[in-house]
Amino acid sequence: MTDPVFVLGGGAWGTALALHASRTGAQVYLWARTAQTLPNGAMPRLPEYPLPAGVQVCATLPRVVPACVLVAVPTQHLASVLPMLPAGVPAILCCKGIERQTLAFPLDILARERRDVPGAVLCGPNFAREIAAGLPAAAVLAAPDTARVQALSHLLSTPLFRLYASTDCAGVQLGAAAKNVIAVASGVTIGAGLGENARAALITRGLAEITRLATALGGQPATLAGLAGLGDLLLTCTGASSRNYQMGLALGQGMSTHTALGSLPGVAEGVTTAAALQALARTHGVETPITDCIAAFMEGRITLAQATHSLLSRPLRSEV
Ligand SMILES: NC(=O)C1=CN([C@@H]2O[C@H](COP(=O)(O)OP(=O)(O)OC[C@H]3O[C@@H](n4cnc5c(N)ncnc54)[C@H](OP(=O)(O)O)[C@@H]3O)[C@@H](O)[C@H]2O)C=CC1
Ligand SMILES: O=C(CO)COP(=O)(O)O
Repeated sequence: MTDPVFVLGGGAWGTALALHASRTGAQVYLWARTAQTLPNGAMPRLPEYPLPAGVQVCATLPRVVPACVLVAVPTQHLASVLPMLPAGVPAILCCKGIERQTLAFPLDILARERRDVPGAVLCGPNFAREIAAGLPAAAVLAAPDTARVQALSHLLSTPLFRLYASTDCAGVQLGAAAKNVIAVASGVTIGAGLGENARAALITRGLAEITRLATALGGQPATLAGLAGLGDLLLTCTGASSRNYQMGLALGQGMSTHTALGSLPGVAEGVTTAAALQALARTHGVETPITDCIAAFMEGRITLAQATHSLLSRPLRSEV
């Protein structure tokens, strides 16, 4: 890529995406609110990956027009960085969550704050450390406009990071947000010693729950069987380095939500997304028993035994 790329957010994902973008040949400007690197030239959240010369960390973005801007801050803070986006330049939103106060998904937040910026979202099974290391991976790039999403996927794909195009923004964003909630539940299951069978059942019924809600929001079921749905759900529910899974593991072992949050190495979007997802499901009249249980459990409204009983004592019915 000949034009530069901006990345907003100096956390694990912003750092990994900056390293990835530099592999396309682009000069990358990585904006972080505390634009400091460690003595070896690495970012604090991924200290084992020193940044190459093609990635410049900055507190203020340079006055150049980039090919695109990758935005990788937690969803609850997305709106606060959007004023920095250059008008007319595509912004690829890389966060996975729902704004708590408004129940808005990332593309809705962008449309609300910056009508002059075309948007896309990047979601899929992608642990930051593996992308930073240049290990093979795939993801989905979604935007309402086919030409835009195809152009961006060609711009940002490399031989090791393959981007599939999609126009199902509702399905992709819902899958990406909801898998974090199910991942917390998966961690709880293992942390509490409920077993691998229980976890497999939870992942499967979690996918059914996500697909029901996504469909009600206008998403396509096939999207939820894809990288942003099943792919990311599997990774986050079983990968030990997932912050959402680790959050659940600590809760399942008896830690309080407050203490568990403080012990994490970064954001666990599932914690704020659970209540937002529940509210969204109620608005659309969709049943989300796992989300309801994990939201109530994290808020201390029910015990683990009550949550387990509530899920297992639902009326018996057909699977499909
Ligand atoms: N890590 C991963 O593997 C992946 C993460 N994601 C998603 O990317 C998003 C970001 O996650 P990740 O980078 O891992 O999170 P981290 O916890 O590693 O980092 C969050 C970053 O956001 C910054 N930040 C927090 N609040 C603000 C704010 N108000 N303004 C500007 N910057 C802010 C933090 O700055 P400071 O350091 O100064 O606190 C930090 O650099 C999440 O939605 C996550 O779900 C998606 C795919 C993979
Ligand atoms: O989204 C991710 C992997 O695709 C990262 O998961 P965690 O935020 O749970 O670490």
